[in-house]
Amino acid sequence: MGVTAKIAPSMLSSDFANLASEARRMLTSGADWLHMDIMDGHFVPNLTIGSPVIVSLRKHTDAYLDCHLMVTNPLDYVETLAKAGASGFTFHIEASKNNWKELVQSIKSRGMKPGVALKPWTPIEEVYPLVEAENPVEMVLVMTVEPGFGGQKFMPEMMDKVRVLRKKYPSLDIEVDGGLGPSTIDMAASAGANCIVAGSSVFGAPEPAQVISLLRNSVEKANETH
Ligand SMILES: O=C(CO)[C@H](O)[C@H](O)COP(=O)(O)O
Ligand SMILES: [Fe+2]
Repeated sequence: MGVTAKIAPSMLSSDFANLASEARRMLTSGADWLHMDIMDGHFVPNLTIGSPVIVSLRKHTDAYLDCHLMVTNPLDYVETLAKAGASGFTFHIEASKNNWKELVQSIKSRGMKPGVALKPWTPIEEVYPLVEAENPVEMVLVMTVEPGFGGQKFMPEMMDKVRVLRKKYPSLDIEVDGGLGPSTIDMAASAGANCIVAGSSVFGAPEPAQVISLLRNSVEKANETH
């Protein structure tokens, strides 16, 4: 499998009052990306952060900011997030059924990496046209919890989606998000996920570096057999 492991602590579980130092702590613990959960209180029943926070964090780090947009109108966020310094822009298919082509074009033209996310009960077939488009998304995020909150229980039944995607697209970045940690990573890694978001399991650990390393080892070991 020609993909590399990316471990992305979800900053939703960090101390937002100390975001810069929390980001540094994750990066020195071995994180590849920082996962930023942007929620609008409408697409999901929770409200988190937006572009001003990305602007502030960008002043403190060059890290890849993996932005997960849980918003009703993702197109409205492209320009401000690009200017703010976002690296990846992952929108939900449920919020972009009629304008994903325009959205992907807009994200790419502003130098960000486009990704598409899907909620647990959205069929995987809905993202195929986006991966196979002339101007394709570069990552698929398979939600393994209902989006909106950290600290929920991993849904193993979502691994069928990951397996199908990996078989169909051997070099695609496949991200999983929700309930990932030492007790669930092997299921996700063996199904074929290579980008791993983990919030509560990393921030709640006495030694985040150990959890990040465990997550990476599981993905790398599974990669050898894919
Ligand atoms: O997108 C999300 C929630 O909608 C978060 O990224 C996710 O929940 C991470 O937190 P945890 O690892 O604690 O489940
Ligand atoms: Fe997320």
